[in-house]
Amino acid sequence: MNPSGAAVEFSKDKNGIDQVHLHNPRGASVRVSLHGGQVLSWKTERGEELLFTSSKAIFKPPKAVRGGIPICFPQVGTGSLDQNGFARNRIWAIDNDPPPLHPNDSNGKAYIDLLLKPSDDDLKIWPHSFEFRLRVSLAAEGHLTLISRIRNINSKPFSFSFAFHTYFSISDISEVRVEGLETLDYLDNLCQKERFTEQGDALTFESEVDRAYLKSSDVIAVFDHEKKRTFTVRKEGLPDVGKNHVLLRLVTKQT
Ligand SMILES: O=P(O)(O)OC[C@H]1O[C@H](O)[C@H](O)[C@@H](O)[C@@H]1O
Repeated sequence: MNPSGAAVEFSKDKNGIDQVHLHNPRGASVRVSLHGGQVLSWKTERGEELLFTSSKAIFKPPKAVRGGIPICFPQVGTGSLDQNGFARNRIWAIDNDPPPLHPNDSNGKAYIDLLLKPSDDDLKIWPHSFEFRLRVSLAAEGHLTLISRIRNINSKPFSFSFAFHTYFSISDISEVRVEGLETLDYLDNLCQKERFTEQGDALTFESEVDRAYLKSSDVIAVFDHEKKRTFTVRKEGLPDVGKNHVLLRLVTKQT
């Protein structure tokens, strides 16, 4: 426990995979698995779970865990690699000596730094030497922040796409409204990525939705009327937002 009362603990899941528990002084908590560097639980100080995990989730590589906050990298959606890339299927390492971040990203927070480097097999399917660093932190107020840093460790340029594919826990999809996407263009994955413009005041869900919104603002709100809960999602650094994934950096607040 550090002087602010934030604590970091380590354990193994039932398959022997390391996981990290972050606790803040008020009793909120976060659990991160080294399988995928994936946040699997985020609880309020009252013990309410804010992230969804499927009852059918498989918690063993090479399967990706369906729930929490999967990290899609180096590809989001379909492409030359398996859907949503391989980072979510790999075992990450704890990064004991990460390059420094701004003091605001550490002070008063419980946090852990993780690192993914490509294996020889990864380099065969995606021949680019990278280091992917992830900082997961839980603030005193219960906010969850994920910061990603992707470094090219040789001189050959590469491009990639990346997303936090967050599964929020909600009551019922018919009770949910999303604000902050109005008037934006989006690519509709249910229509071969055709481009459309959002017309409505706020997004509600009457049937399946699978979209990537382009050039979004940095704040989006997800209202759950039945649970009387609002998730505020903030991002910095990359332009686009998926129906439920946010790129590069995510700060989510439960109010
Ligand atoms: O089933 P997964 O590989 O975890 O993918 C989960 C989702 O990823 C992206 O959001 C795709 O646009 C969706 O079509 C897909 O359902």
